Amino acid sequence: MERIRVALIAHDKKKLDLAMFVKEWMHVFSKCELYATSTTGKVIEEKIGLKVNKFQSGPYGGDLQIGALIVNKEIDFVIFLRDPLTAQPHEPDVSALLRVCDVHNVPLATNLATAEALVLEIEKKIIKETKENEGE
Ligand SMILES: O=C(CO)COP(=O)(O)O
Repeated sequence: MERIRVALIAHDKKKLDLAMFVKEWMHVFSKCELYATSTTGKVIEEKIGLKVNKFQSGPYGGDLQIGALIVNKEIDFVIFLRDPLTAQPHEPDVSALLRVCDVHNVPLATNLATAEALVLEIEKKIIKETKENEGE
């Protein structure tokens, strides 16, 4: 069974929220292939203990690296908890990542409420695939 590929990214003030969210949905995320920008990935690995494929930090081009994966159809879902109240030096990169999600119709959550809707969808897919693999 191919693992569902999920990109997880959070700006600094949202990293803890993301880590708590991943912990809450551990039974889902532990079955996914995870990708993240550098610091977000480290937080998830250190706090939650899940293995993450890490790229550069956002301000150093990490959003663009994740964006390239999206363009190559190598990411199935994106959870990007942005900080809407703090200006980012790499705002154009953030916009580019959001844009390629729309261009390629990749589900994208930018807040916890939508992230919950996405993770429920991921959970549903995993349950369905598991049943199919068991021949039910
Ligand atoms: O800046 C980011 C997204 O725009 C995230 O980068 P880090 O995960 O390295 O903090």
